[in-house]
Formats: sequence, C-alpha cells, structure tokens
Amino acid sequence: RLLFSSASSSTLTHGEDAPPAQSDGVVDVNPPRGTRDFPPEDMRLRTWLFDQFREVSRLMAFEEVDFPVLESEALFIRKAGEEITQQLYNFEDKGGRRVVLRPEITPSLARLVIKQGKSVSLPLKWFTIGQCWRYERMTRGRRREHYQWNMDIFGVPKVRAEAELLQAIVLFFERIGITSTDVGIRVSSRKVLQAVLNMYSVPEHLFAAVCVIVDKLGKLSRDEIERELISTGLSSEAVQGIIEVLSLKSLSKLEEVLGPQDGAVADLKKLFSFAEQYGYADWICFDASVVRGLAYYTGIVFEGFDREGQLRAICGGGRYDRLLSTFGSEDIPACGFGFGDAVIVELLKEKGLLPDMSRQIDDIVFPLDEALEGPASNIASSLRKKGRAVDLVEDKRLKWVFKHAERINASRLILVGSSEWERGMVRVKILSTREEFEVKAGELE
Ligand SMILES: CC(=O)Nc1cnc2ccccc2c1
Repeated sequence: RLLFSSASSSTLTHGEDAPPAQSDGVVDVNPPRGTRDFPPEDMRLRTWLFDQFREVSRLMAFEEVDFPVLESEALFIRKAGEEITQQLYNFEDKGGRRVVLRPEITPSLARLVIKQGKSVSLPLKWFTIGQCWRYERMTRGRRREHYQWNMDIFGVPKVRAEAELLQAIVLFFERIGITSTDVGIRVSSRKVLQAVLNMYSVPEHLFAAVCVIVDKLGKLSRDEIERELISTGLSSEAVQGIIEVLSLKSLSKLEEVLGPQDGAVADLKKLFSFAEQYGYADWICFDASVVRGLAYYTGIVFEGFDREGQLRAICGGGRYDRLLSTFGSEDIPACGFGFGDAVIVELLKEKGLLPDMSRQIDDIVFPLDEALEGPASNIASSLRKKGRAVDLVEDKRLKWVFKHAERINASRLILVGSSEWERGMVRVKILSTREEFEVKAGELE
C-alpha cells in the first residue's frame, strides 16, 4: 500500500494549498506550505547562484559568517509597523522561550558583532547566504522562505562603505551577464526625509514609522499613504512636503530644496563621485522616493530594480548607524544589503541568461559482466583518487549505459570486458569524438 501520496495536482506550484496528510496515515509528500524542495536540477542552479555570491564576496575581501536560522524573538520586536515584523514565523519552544525563524539577517550580524565586542578590530566586512522566513496569511500564495545573500560593513562611518557595497552588487550583475540597460540601482538617503520632517518639526520618534509608510509609495495609492501619515500624527502640510520632496529625481533639485551644506546632499554627491571612479556610474541613479521598508536605516539607502519595471526589487540595503544601541550596546556605524534568491532568477529567465544546468561527469565505469564487478570497483576507485568524477554503473544493458552517458554528459565510457581484462586492459570510449581504444588498467588517468 502506498505510504506516500502526492495527492495534490502534479502542477503544484509554490504556495498552492496541498491537502493536509490524509487521515489514514498517508504522508503528504509536498513540503510545508510556502516552502520549496530543491531537486538536483534546481539545486544546481541554486549552487551556481550562490557560487557567484561567494566569488563576489571574495573579490571584495569579505569574510563569511553564519548564524542559526532560529533566533530569539526579542531580536526582531520593533514598533515601526514593518511588514517583516508583522509576519514573524514565531513560536514558543518546549522551554517556554519565545523564538523565531529569522525574517532577515542583519539583527543576527549585529548580535554577533556585539558578542565579539573588543575582540574584533574594525572595520569588519562580513557576508553570509542564509534562509529567511515569514509567516504569511493563507490568502497570499507567496513563499514563506527564501535565501538571501547579505554583505555588511561595520565601523566605516563614511560613504566609502556604501560605495563598496554598490560595487559588490554591480560586480555580481556583470558576472551573470546583466547590464546597466537591464537593471539600475536607485539611491537616496533617509536624511532627505529627516530634513523634511525637521522642517515641519515632526518629533524624532515618528521617523521610523514614517519611513515604513513612505516605503509603500508605488505599492499603495497616494491617498492611502497620506491617510496613514496623517494617522501617524503628521500635519497635512508635512504630508504634502514629504510627498513633494520624495518625488525629486535630480540631486541638483534636492540641493535647491535642502541647501548645499545639507548632510544628505553631501553624502550623495560624494557617493556619485565615487561611482565615477569605480566605473559603475551608469548603474546608479538618484531617486528620492527610495526609503526601503526596514525601520533601522539612517542614511544612504538603495535598491536594485529591473528597468522594465516588471519585477519587485532585486536587492536592497542601506546604512544603519543606530541599530546596535537598540540592543543596548554602543553604536557602531554599519551598512549592508540583502539580495534574495527569487527575483534574480525570474530576471535571468526573462533575459534568457539562465546558465546551462545539465550534469557533467568525467567517467562512467561499466563491468560487462558480473565477474568483473570487482575490477570495475578497483578502476573507479583509482580514478576517483586521481580526482575524476566517476559514475560506477552495473546491472544495466549496454544500450542503457550509452543513453545514460549522454544524459549525464560523461566525457569517457570505460568498459571492463573479460577478453580485455585477461590482457590487463580496459576499453575506453571518448564520447565527444567517439574514438575508442584499449588502455592498460593501471595506466588509466
Ligand atoms: C520573492 C520571494 O520569495 N520573497 C520572499 C520570500 N520569503 C521571505 C521570507 C522572509 C523575508 C522575506 C521573504 C521574501
């Protein structure tokens, strides 16, 4: 009797409801709602993507770090109304502790920097690739997990850090064949919003909540945004002033409004001049509407977007100079970005840039009859010790083996037959040129 059932329709896509396990003990073979399996072909694509993340991190001289996916809930309790903190995948563990599957990586980074305290010398440049979780209501069939590449710099107060992070993002895009005509990076600073709020003497403690609301510009209607801002306690003049300044797309216009000695203007001008020197100026553009939806950003913020405007943000980040003090520690200037594994794959598909994901094996070793299974093991073993990827096949018809060799793109087929073996030889077939010859078994490499 079937122990498993894949009862749901074979065309199940991420997030569609799979029926719960049937009552007669038959397990549902689909992964939990909103999560995905990675069968070999999907895993090869993911490994390729993560290898690009790692290579760029190496080029930028970042060190890899890692953290538990499980974190204390306290690390993510924030009152600014962010979507990410309203969808915590949280629960109480058997010890009565409030824990979460982390929704983002930055607070864990901050926790480790604090824990390492005096024993680390600044600046720190750390990266990680980690799974993040959210608990979405049943209605929105969105995924509940994704993987994020995070790059963060601690201890660099000047915009050099943001310039470095932007280079990392551009290096990544260029490595995978994306150009600045496909994608751009919108850059702004939260100090723009701060300046406007000061003009209307909006109290400091409303800053984060206002940023979270304004980040929804483009997703919610303008009236909805205005309503939410008013209900936060802003005057309608302040609301109009905010919306007006945030629609600016030129740095010189911003300078007219905020004045040449304004902090945001100075930072952004410096960053754009760095961009020229790094050679990625045509990738970035000033756009005052960029605020990003995380409460803790305090300065420059940026997000990668597809210029056709079909997709959600590809990546995003910014400066967060005050996060550590929210955990009771001395502040250390910091900035970083997160780069999810989902939108980028959609973009690559659209641009026809998905890499070839077929398998590649060096050698197939195949004993032509049972008596030669021993020698075949010996040959496979010595080839593997020489670094060859070997697929040892048996109990198959030769016709199947040839088909298999094609399917896994083997370079060579090594046939162990009794007549050759009696002479200490094996038959080698080079699959690309179809040439075939005998080799002394001991001289195979
Ligand atoms: C496109 C996509 O999968 N987004 C996604 C999926 N899962 C998440 C989980 C936590 C935080 C953000 C997430 C974002």
